[in-house]
Amino acid sequence: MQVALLGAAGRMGQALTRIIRDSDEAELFGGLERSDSPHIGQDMGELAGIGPLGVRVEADAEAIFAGADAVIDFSTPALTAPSAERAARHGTAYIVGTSGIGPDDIAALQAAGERTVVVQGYNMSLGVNLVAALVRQVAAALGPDFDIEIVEMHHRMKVDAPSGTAVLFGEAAAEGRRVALPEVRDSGRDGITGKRVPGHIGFAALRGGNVVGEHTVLFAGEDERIELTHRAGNRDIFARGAVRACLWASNQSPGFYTMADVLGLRRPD
Ligand SMILES: NC(=O)C1=CN([C@@H]2O[C@H](COP(=O)(O)OP(=O)(O)OC[C@H]3O[C@@H](n4cnc5c(N)ncnc54)[C@H](OP(=O)(O)O)[C@@H]3O)[C@@H](O)[C@H]2O)C=CC1
Ligand SMILES: O=C(O)C1=N[C@H](C(=O)O)C[C@H](O)C1
Repeated sequence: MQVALLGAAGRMGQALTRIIRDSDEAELFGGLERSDSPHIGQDMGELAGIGPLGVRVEADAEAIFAGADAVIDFSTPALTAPSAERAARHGTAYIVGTSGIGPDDIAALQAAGERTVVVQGYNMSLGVNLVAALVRQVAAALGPDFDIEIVEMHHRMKVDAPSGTAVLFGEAAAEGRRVALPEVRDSGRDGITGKRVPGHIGFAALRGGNVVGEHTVLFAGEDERIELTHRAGNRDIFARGAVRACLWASNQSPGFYTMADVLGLRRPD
């Protein structure tokens, strides 16, 4: 399967280049960066520190979507909607891991899912998606007497907050409680905030050093507290999950899917 990368020169682009080089089933087709990027024309293997692969970074998104079987996107929310439209037009599978996307981007992904296979995952690791299933279950079992707070820490270069994974966990907790996250979300408390609103789900984002990604969901009750934590040690866990999603996508009908579908964790309705 021919796989191309959006954000090819980034941290995830480089991790993916290494993982795809080692894959028996996926082959690197190409990589996209902005037209003014200093990486245009560079060999993707050299960029990723594994020696030349004969595949270069380019700026022609149409050529990437026309030629690849699947495109993996870890770049910027600005690319999500236009890439979804391109994927739909070319019938290319589109695997998107970018965080910080909004409701309009999700709508564009769902629309593209009518014509091609789209997989969206705020976190492509098996561990995080398992924890999300546990969060849903614990939130449903405990009820509103337990306050839910989500704390995440990432490296100093991360540009969005709270992380996509924190939002995924918030959505899982809200689903467990049968409420809509936007109605109960408390992000970034500061100043005289007043008392905690019962039933709200709080988010706190820490940034520093080279932390790959750490998330804890706390359920705080009277005299007891449950904490579910995931710590990522390396970006390879996300890259392997994204490649798994590409291979899974090649056997699916058009649709909008998440990593829970890929990993067989989809909750029965
Ligand atoms: N779902 C998951 O499992 C994971 C998701 N992520 C998410 O993936 C995204 C990328 O993370 P990371 O690799 O660390 O970030 P980086 O900043 O290292 O990489 C992003 C790359 O995308 C490039 N880019 C930005 N805009 C464009 C554009 N318009 N066209 C082409 N390329 C563009 C950037 O170039 P430039 O530097 O020139 O802007 C950069 O090379 C983030 O949203 C992050 O949260 C990260 C890890 C795991
Ligand atoms: O930006 C990152 O690095 C990460 N982003 C994703 C997120 O926002 O949840 C996934 C992972 O935590 C790393």
